[in-house]
Amino acid sequence: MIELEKKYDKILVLDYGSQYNQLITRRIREFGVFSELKSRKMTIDEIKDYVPKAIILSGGPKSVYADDAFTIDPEIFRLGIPILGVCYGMQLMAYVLPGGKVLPNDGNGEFGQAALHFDENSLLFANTPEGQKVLMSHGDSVEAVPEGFVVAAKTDKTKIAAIADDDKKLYGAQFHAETTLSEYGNQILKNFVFKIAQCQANWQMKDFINDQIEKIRTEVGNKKVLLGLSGGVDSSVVAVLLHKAIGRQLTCIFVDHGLLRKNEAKLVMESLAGKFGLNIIKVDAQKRFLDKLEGISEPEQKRKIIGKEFIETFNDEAKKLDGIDFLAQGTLYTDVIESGTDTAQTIKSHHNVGGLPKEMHFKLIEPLRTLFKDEARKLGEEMQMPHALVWRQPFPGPGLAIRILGEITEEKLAVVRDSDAILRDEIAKAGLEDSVWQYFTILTGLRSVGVMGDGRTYDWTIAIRAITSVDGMTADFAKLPWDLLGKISERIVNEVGHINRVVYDITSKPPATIEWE
Ligand SMILES: Nc1ncnc2c1ncn2[C@@H]1O[C@H](COP(=O)(O)OP(=O)(O)OP(=O)(O)O)[C@@H](O)[C@H]1O
Ligand SMILES: O=c1[nH]c(=O)c2[nH+]cn([C@@H]3O[C@H](COP(=O)(O)O)[C@@H](O)[C@H]3O)c2[nH]1
Ligand SMILES: NC(=O)CC[C@H](N)C(=O)O
Ligand SMILES: [Mg+2]
Repeated sequence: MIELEKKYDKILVLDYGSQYNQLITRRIREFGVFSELKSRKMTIDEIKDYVPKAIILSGGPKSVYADDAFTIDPEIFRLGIPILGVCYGMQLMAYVLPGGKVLPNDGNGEFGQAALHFDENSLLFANTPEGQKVLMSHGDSVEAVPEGFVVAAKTDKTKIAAIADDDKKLYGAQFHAETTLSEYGNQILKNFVFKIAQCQANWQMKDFINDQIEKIRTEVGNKKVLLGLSGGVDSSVVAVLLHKAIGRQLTCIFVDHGLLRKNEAKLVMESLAGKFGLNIIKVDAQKRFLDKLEGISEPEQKRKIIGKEFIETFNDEAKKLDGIDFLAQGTLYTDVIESGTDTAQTIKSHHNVGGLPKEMHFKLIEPLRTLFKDEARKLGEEMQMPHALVWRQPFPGPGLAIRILGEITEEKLAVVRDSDAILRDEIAKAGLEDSVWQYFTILTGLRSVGVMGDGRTYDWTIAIRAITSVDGMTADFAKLPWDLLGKISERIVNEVGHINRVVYDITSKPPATIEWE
């Protein structure tokens, strides 16, 4: 086991609640060094057992001197392991080490990009230019460095923007190097990882696969696993991974909840049944989902009902199969963070995380839970899955239910389904399937006046949403050609009943989200 633990270098990121903390781990994984986010509650012994080559303390919303602040055992700074504190992490270092001091900025915070002036001998800033822009987002500042530290950088507003103790390899940065708004953030992280912590780039996605396989085998033993398989990227990747790990102990369940796109059920079964050695059961659950959703219009309530119904459906299937202890899902980090954590706010309850009922008979297996969408795709490619499956546009578990604003009816479902099919057809004909990340139509619930065949209409409005993104965390609206939008609008109004107006959604995420509910 020890051998396994040590076979590649690992950077441990301790979670103090920043929105960006998982971005730190993925940047480092991109350098070819393994990195994971773990609870700030890890004990010193647990940290030692983990054998990290370096530790990063993340940012966070609290103030280190507040009564409810998240603390740290100062022993961590005596382990001889290189440590980088980011924002809250740096403040924590200054707060608990002798001589350091942290104070509020007295209403004069520093939020946004700032020019950084650094000490040219500092290893942290090697190969980066003087005056580079970094992302600042803090209402507190370090006012005195702890004993043994020097000030390594400043901005016009912040006299202590980075601290360093080269002998002990302890560093702090007030700015967020992990975001793209810090121009040379990647280089600064690389300096810490390679120059300071002396890591080797000896980790690859295939190590992730092998480790997950081993982890799954140990956890599952000779028990059986049910996987919720949607035909989407994430659950398909998990299916192949699980099949490699436990073979015939895996059964996949594909639920047709009546909220799928046109022909989707048929296409999913054709593309996956019997492929990759998978055993797939299709469950027709249209009635139970639609009955439960009847009369419900509040988005979070819809999501919770769908999450619960999924689990009930899995439960019923498990009973028939006998001896199923585990439920696997293709949950990604985006689903987790948007559903809310003990530090992050709930944006929307993804059916597979925040929508899960409190009581469940299953133990969950979610191997992609720490990854972003583009990383799940890399995994799929690494396992030689077909290009079209790996690069398929995402389709949310609650399906068309969150694309009909308000109450769901069979008639409205037919409208979104038909308009979505037209949009997909036209995007495919224009050869844009690979360049637009996700695209769909929404039945807005708005009615407006039109004139068709010289007669007055008072009918519904369809919105088109098409976005570009990398990981679904942020997105921009796709700049689709006007001609194409015109063609789609014309076809929707002509071919779909009760639509007399089509609009294009031109908001990015943030401030909007990708789906409308
Ligand atoms: N129709 C379905 N039947 C069974 N399980 C489902 C279904 N829809 C979603 N799930 C489960 O919920 C998880 C989350 O759904 P999500 O849409 O985020 O992922 P996906 O469908 O696997 O991939 P993609 O994001 O490409 O659509 C899935 O990975 C799968 O485990
Ligand atoms: O399986 C899912 N269950 C859900 O409940 C859910 N809600 C949103 N999505 C998908 O997640 C990505 C980000 O969407 P939002 O910007 O709308 O939050 C987009 O790709 C959305 O389609 C979901 N997927
Ligand atoms: N982004 C952060 O980590 C902020 C730390 C602390 N809450 C501050 O405002 O200074
Ligand atoms: Mg999906």
